Amino acid sequence: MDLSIALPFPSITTKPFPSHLLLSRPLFPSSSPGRSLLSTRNPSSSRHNHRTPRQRLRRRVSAAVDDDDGGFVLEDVPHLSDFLPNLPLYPNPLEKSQAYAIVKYVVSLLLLSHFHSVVVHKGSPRGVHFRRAGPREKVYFKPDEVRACVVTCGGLCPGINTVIREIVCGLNYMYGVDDILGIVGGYRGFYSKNTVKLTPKVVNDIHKRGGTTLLTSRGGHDTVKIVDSIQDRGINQVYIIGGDGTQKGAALIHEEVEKRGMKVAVAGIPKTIDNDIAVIDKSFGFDTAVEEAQRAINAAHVEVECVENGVGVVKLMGRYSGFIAMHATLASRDVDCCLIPESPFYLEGQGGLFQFIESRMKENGHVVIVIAEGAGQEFVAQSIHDVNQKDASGNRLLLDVGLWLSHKIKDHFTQVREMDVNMKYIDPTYMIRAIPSNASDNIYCTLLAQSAVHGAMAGYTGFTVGPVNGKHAYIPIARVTETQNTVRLTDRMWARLLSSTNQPSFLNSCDDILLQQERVDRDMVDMIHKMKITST
Ligand SMILES: Nc1ncnc2c1ncn2[C@@H]1O[C@H](COP(=O)(O)OP(=O)(O)OP(=O)(O)O)[C@@H](O)[C@H]1O
Ligand SMILES: O=P(O)(O)OC[C@H]1O[C@](O)(CO)[C@@H](O)[C@@H]1O
Ligand SMILES: [Mg+2]
Repeated sequence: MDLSIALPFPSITTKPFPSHLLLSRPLFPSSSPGRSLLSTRNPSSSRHNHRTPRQRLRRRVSAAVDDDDGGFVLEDVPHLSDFLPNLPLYPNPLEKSQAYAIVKYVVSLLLLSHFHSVVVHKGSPRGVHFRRAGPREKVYFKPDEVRACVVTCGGLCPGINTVIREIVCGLNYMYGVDDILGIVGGYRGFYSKNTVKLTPKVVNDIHKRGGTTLLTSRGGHDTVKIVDSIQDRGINQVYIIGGDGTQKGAALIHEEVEKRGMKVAVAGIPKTIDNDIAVIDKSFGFDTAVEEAQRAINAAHVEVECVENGVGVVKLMGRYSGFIAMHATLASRDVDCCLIPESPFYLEGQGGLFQFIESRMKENGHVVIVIAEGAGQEFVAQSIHDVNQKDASGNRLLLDVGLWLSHKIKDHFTQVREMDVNMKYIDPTYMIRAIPSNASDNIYCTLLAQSAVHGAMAGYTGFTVGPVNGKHAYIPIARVTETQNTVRLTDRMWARLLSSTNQPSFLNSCDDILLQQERVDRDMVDMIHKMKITST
């Protein structure tokens, strides 16, 4: 196994990290469950050359820490022992597991994971790290005292059932836990519905189905009622699968649990089809959705290439971010133009979409446009005098930009250009998220679920899990909810897309691009601020 992620550090310069987000906790506090493990190592040992590769790697981490830990910042997740001192510790049942015998050092070694946009200069402040996810040497729960629950909230996403399955199987097979409850219908299910019992047998086949067997909902987060329910039912591990809104709710549950001094570990598993969750490399189900989107794009392409002046419009999900549209476009090669919320476009005049469509039709006889549902919302709102409606969670309800665009294109070419166009509008939005996850997402979901289980058993709480620069880590919830990822117009991926489709960028200069990027960042901050106020 490659343990070299902590060293050597890439010398990239970035802005200093906002101080309110830096953890006050030293890298390895004496109460930290990882400290004893690290401090037992002796980096000055002269037997270094006789060490096994595994020992050498352990030493490198140790040396880096002992050397000068002043520059490292561990952005740590809360632990039950932070507010409940003197909790008993138990040996990890995995120590006796044949499966884990060979990877025993993972159980004991605490590793660090880079946070990708934070500086790590060799010899200067060494940046922010998260705790590496995985099993720990000691656990804070005896298997027979665990009563766990799983809840799923927000929109659907391929792979939710796999995460549920692997939490249940992980708890049962790895830790011997057999008291696991399913909360039905999202957060409100805590206080308005009966629970269901989850066993490996009950969840055995669910990963083959789309959706969530536990059902989901938006709105209805009432922290006090939820924690009352957790307390009344004697639940001591809560696994919460959901997007940014759900994770904010999970943070509130953790705070309330801590306020009441309850021994309850709260673990978040980030989910969103839009791939807009901050910090983590990618969200589960995204690859599956992009793959499914190919079918819709392909259908549009087949339709329009078989007729004269064919125009295909495919609307894909992406409320505030165009990741699905961008990746589906890059993968397909049949798309002439991709429109996303982050990059404004205009229809008429020089450099506008109509002009581009006309030139492509002349060149190829047909055009395929992919549009993310959040793009061009301002145009649609103007045309139908929209009143800015919201869903139960406070998210803005989107207008059908695909339909609007299809009408606009058809009207322009028939009425203004006196050309007949053959319009094919395909709206596969829900189809790309209501399917089971593909093989790689299934594996990814398993890793997330198992990381969450290891973390909760080890007493971590108020955390979310996910890969950061390829390594799975425990991340403080606030870190993933403080912002959302959007496609960066200044990054290479968008440049790759523009050069692959050869579409107009609709932004005329570098200054315009930079200004637009600033606008997107500002809008995101505003939106997140508003969501804090409007949600229940
Ligand atoms: N700021 C918040 N504080 C507490 N709970 C919240 C907050 N925002 C949303 N929630 C709750 O989290 C749940 C899911 O939220 P939401 O509908 O926004 O979906 P999401 O988790 O963001 O997923 P998706 O990616 O599908 O939008 C809802 O029950 C909602 O009440
Ligand atoms: O119609 P629903 O279920 O509320 O969800 C729609 C929204 O959920 C998402 O899939 C995820 O946030 C968005 O892309 C989409 O706008
Ligand atoms: Mg959301």
